[in-house]
This record gives sequence, C-alpha cells and structure tokens, in this order.
Amino acid sequence: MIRTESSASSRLPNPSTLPLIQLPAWQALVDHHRSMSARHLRQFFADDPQRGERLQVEAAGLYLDFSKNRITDETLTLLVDLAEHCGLRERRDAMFRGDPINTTEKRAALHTALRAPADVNIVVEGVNVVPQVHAVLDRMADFAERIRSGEWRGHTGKPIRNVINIGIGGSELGPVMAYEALRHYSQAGLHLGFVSNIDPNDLVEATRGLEAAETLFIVCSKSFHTIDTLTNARAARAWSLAQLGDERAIASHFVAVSTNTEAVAAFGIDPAHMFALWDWVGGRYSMDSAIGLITMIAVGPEHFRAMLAGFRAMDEHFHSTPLARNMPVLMGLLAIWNNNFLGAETLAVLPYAHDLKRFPAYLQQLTMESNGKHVTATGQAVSASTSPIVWGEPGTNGQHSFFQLLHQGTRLVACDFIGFSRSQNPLADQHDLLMANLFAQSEALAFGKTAQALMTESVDEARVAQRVCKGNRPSNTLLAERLTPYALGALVALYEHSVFTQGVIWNIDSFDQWGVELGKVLAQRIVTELADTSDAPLTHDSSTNTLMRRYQGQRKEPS
Ligand SMILES: O=P(O)(O)OC[C@H]1O[C@](O)(CO)[C@@H](O)[C@@H]1O
Repeated sequence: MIRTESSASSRLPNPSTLPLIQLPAWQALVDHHRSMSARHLRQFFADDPQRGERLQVEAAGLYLDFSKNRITDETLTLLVDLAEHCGLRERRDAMFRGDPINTTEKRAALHTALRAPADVNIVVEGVNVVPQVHAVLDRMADFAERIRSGEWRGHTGKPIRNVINIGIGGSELGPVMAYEALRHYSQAGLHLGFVSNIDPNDLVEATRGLEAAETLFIVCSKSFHTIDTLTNARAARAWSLAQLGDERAIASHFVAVSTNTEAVAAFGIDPAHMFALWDWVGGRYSMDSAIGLITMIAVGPEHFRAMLAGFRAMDEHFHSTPLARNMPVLMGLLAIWNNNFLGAETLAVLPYAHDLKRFPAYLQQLTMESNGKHVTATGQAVSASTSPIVWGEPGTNGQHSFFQLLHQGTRLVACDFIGFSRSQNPLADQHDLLMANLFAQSEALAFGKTAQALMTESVDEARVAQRVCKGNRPSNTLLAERLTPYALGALVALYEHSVFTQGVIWNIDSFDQWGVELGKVLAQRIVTELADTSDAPLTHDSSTNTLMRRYQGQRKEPS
C-alpha cells in the first residue's frame, strides 16, 4: 500500500538546514535504491500482474500510467516522505496564496491566479489581483473578436489578415506551442506568424510577401527591455512604415503585451493598445496571460477560456489532492528518482501528436530555466544534481531518428510519452497506427528483448548481441481523450507543478533566471566592439578576440 501524507517520518522536525543529501528521508531513498536497483521492470511486472492497473492516476482529464518506472510501492512511500520533509505542501500552499516564493526577486509566482475563477480572492501586496486578471482577459477577448471578425481595420481601412507575434523565450514559446497544438481550432483566413530570433532572417522571412496594410504586430515582452524583441519590433516598425509611409499607421498595426507601460509608450505604442501582465507572472509561466493574445486570436476567446479551465482543473487537483495520489507531485518525484537515484540525466518528451511538435521546446524553457540552478534559495551549493536536460520530438518522427539510442545506447534516458485516444482528423486507420507505435515503444523500452527470446526465433547467432534490447528503461505515459484546449491547459499545468515539485525538493528558486544575464551583458559589450572599425586592441581571451577579428574581416563586402 502507498502511505499518504501522515507518514511517521513526516512528523520529524524539519531538517531543512541540512544539505538535501544528508536528510534522513534522502538517505532512506539511497538505501532503498541500493536494495532494489538490480531488479528489472520485467520482474516488477511478473511479480505484480496488476501493476499496470494500479500505478496510475487520473486528473483533469489526463491519465498517467507510471507503472513502467523502476519503482516499488516503498519507493513511492519514501519519495512522498521526502516531499513532506522538504515542505512541499507548505510551499505549494504558499505559492497559491501569493507569498513571495520567488525569494531572489522578492516576488510571488502566481501563474495560478491567471486561471482563477472570478470570485476568488488572491491578495498581492494588499490588492486582490483576480479582478485585474479578468479585466485583461475581457479586453483580450474584445480585441481578439475584433481582429477575427475583420472589425479592426488597418491604417488604410483594410481588415487584418496577418498577425505576427514578436517575442522570445516565454513571450514566444508558450504562444507558438499553443498555436501549433490547437491548429484544429484556429480561425481560417488569418495568417499567424512568430518572430523571435534577433537573426534578421527570422523577421525578413516572416514578413516576406505580406502587405503591411493587412498586418498586425503584437510586441510581446514582459520587461520590454529584451534586446532581441525590441530590435525586431523596430525593424517591423520600419518595414510597416516603408509600405504605409505614415507614422500614424503604427497605432492600428502595433499592440503590446507588457508590464512596462513607460517603455511601451516610449517605443511609440499607445498604452491604450497595451495588454498588461504583472511581475508575479514568470515569463515561462505566462502563456495563459495576455502573452497568449495571439493564441486567443487564433482559437477565439471561448477556446482560450476552455484552455484556462484545463489549467484550473489541474491546479485544483494539485492544490487539494493528497501527495501520494497527486499527479504533478508524482511526476515531479519520479523525475527526482530517475535523475538523482537512477542517474538519468535527460528527459525525452515524446508527444504522439504532431501538433505538439513545439511542446518539447516549450518544456525546455519551463524546466531548465526554472530548475537549472547550482545553489539553493539561500545561496548554498546544491548537494544533488538539479534539472534534467529536456529534449524531444513528436513520435513517430523521433523513432526514425534518435530512438536507437533510447533502446540500445549506453545512457539511461527517462521518457514521457504523450498520446490521445481520438484524432482531430481521423484518416483511415492512421491514428491507430500512431498510437500502436506509442504503446510499442514504451513496451519495448521497458521489457526489451533477451538473447534467449531471440534464439527461439532462430535469429542468426552472430547477430544476437546486436539485436538484444536490455529494456528496463523508465517511462511515463500520459493519455487524454483528445488534444483539446482543455487538455492542453491541463497538460501544461501538470508540467508546471511537476517542475515546482522538483524545485522544492532541491530547495532552489524555480522562478528566477540569473544565469542568462551574463551572456546578455557580454553581448552588449561585444556588439559595440564589433562596430568599432579602429584597430583598438580587443581585451577578451585569445579565442574570443580571434573569432571577432575573423568575423570583422569576413563580414566586409568583397571589394
Ligand atoms: O518577455 P521578456 O521580458 O522580453 O523576456 C523574454 C525571456 O527572456 C528571459 O528573461 C531570459 O532571457 C526569459 O525568462 C523570458 O521569458
């Protein structure tokens, strides 16, 4: 039996001043791992014929089968004990309450307020933020409908046919992922594009052949300081003006999403055309805020609200369900187990839904920007590895690319399979074929193929070694009925809370991202130096100096 929250060790004094790996709850897992690590998934299933029916949990329309992990009931009990020791329930409640859990930036991390029902009270610095959230949602809905219906006119009186989101990181990855995921629900007749990279090719290709008179840009930047986004926005402005020839055109072709009204106004966008968000929304947790404006334009306000309902259903499950039956908690704790105890350094995210093709990229930021940390929230070096490296591709494409390594490589890779029981676009038996591949891959990874089994199939003896698949590779399988807006919301919230759970165990601040600053500062300095055509000596290391000189030499037009 899986024990629940009131286990004996959870009543021990909180030893949080000890490094994680010295906690008795961690040590208990180390001992437990030693005692069971030689067992194979084949044996786990043979010993317990009901394992696949038992080790599952359902929430918000999602079904998680976690039976193909190398765990026993005791593993789960010990992991839940660890979560108790680390104060997961208290930290979770603090997040939902709006406490400043982003300690290094002294802010709340209140993405859950973005999908809270209108009658809920969530107070940040003395103000209930929920009415503000709903007021912005209503403005977004009004604007989205005006674009979709053609009521919003461009400077020359033409309706908008192209909407381009300019933003990067959390101001692009969520919207583009959701746009792709919900293509089935998108408005026909509107062309939606995304420009993120400071590489000029991105903007040039995204605008090639478009008419500025029919094009709306959404400049999406929480800070409105991000150089990539502002540079692209300026170039987009110049592109628009080159065709429209009138500064006044900007008003009907540019809107902004930001916390920074002053910078938006300084850029030349009327603050009346700005959609607000708040500093308590982290960039990578913002796809359900006004950052999702382009998503709402694509799928319409009703579907956007259905997506929020999916988020909310998973929030409620995470907030109220005992840890041992709590889907995001279990996912987070299994991730800790696979990473810190089994040594799986990477997580492959494998959606068997082509429309989720940007989901692995979205999860890369969510997971690695949140949990790629080397010190605890109080500044001590962490004692265990933090975020796994997240990567992935949709199945079946990935199967014909990197699955060889998953099955027979020397590294252990944890896998998350994601699939849906019904296709949005049924076509003969193609969906069955797709899902057959998902089930086959997770089965093959878990159980492999022994030399003995190969021999009974009269395989050439000389090739048996090459054909053996050892199996015992852990995976989760997530199933939902269909890839609807609701299911997408639930799925994203599931991963948000799983990432949170892992961050609590490691005692890191999952909501800051100081590591990305150093490169930004250096780039600012280098760009000035690249522009300097004098022969002033460069003062970087010899590698950087040589690369810069070579670049300066080659970028000159041949005379
Ligand atoms: O929305 P902004 O402020 O332009 O930031 C974009 C992205 O840049 C980052 O700050 C990292 O550089 C991300 O956290 C964020 O999502």
